[in-house]
Amino acid sequence: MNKIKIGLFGFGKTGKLVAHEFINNESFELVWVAKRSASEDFIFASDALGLKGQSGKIVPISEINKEFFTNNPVDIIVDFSDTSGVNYYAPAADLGIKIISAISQYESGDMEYLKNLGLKTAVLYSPNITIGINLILMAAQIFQNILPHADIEIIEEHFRNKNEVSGTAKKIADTLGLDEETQINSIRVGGIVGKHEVIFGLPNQTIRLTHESISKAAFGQGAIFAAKWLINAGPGLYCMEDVIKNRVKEQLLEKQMEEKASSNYLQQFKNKILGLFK
Ligand SMILES: NC(=O)c1ccc[n+]([C@@H]2O[C@H](COP(=O)([O-])OP(=O)(O)OC[C@H]3O[C@@H](n4cnc5c(N)ncnc54)[C@H](O)[C@@H]3O)[C@@H](O)[C@H]2O)c1
Ligand SMILES: O=C(O)C1=N[C@H](C(=O)O)CCC1
Repeated sequence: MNKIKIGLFGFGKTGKLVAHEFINNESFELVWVAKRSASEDFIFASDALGLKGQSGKIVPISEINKEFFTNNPVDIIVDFSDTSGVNYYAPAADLGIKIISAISQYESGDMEYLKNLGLKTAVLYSPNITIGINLILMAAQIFQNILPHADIEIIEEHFRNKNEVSGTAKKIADTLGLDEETQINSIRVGGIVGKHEVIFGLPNQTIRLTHESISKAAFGQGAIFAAKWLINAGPGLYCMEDVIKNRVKEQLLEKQMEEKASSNYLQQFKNKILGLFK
């Protein structure tokens, strides 16, 4: 089966772990990694990560244009750079290259831009691409529907020098109709990768939905989960909830098919037994 070809923007704290996950996954080929500036020390990301082989040729972002994409074709671009990465999407979208943007907080207008690119190719945007946080987001919506009178607060914890409020917490607050200014509580200590808690307060009980990223590798695994779905998606702007809901539908369909097959089998078996007595 052909491997899914990946081009990665950003080789920083998270990009390095994401590259590692893609290189070690047999369904993917990491073709190139675009950095802000060329690396004096390494030709391939695999070299920089101490891995065998030659995966992820390191290129400076200054070389990224339509000609580069044509000569170095990939199926999907995965962006863990920063908000400037979006400036390089259009020539890729024109060529039908799909895009996964994991930039946690965009400037105003960038989301509309991604939506427009979705007219040409499949674009998935996720401010927190772990599978777990998106399951929390879906569960929180269900809890809020069942418990409309609950008090809700969000606690987000990250590493000390993360300056901005978590984009993930803002997405959760926006989804639940909370006030970002007063209902998100931020904690900055040590090297916490990322922890989010949604607290539902009721008179006689408290419900807590908690997700903790233990390693930035979780973001690579989320990107892989998303890429395996996006490769077959048509043009449009998608989020991780779309991927998870689709996976749930597939599993329900598989179970229905199994149950149907087993009930057919049981019916055939019963007919055979009854046939013995005729
Ligand atoms: N969606 C998620 O699940 C998730 C998880 C972690 C981090 N992030 C986001 O990923 C981004 C990177 O996070 P980080 O912790 O690795 O930061 P970082 O600063 O360690 O790494 C970013 C790297 O990208 C490089 N860069 C900047 N602009 C670039 C461009 N146009 N092309 C290529 N490289 C470029 C920088 O030089 C830097 O090396 C941030 O936006 C962060 O919010 C998202
Ligand atoms: O490392 C970061 O920075 C992260 N930022 C995201 C956010 O702001 O929500 C979450 C994942 C880690």
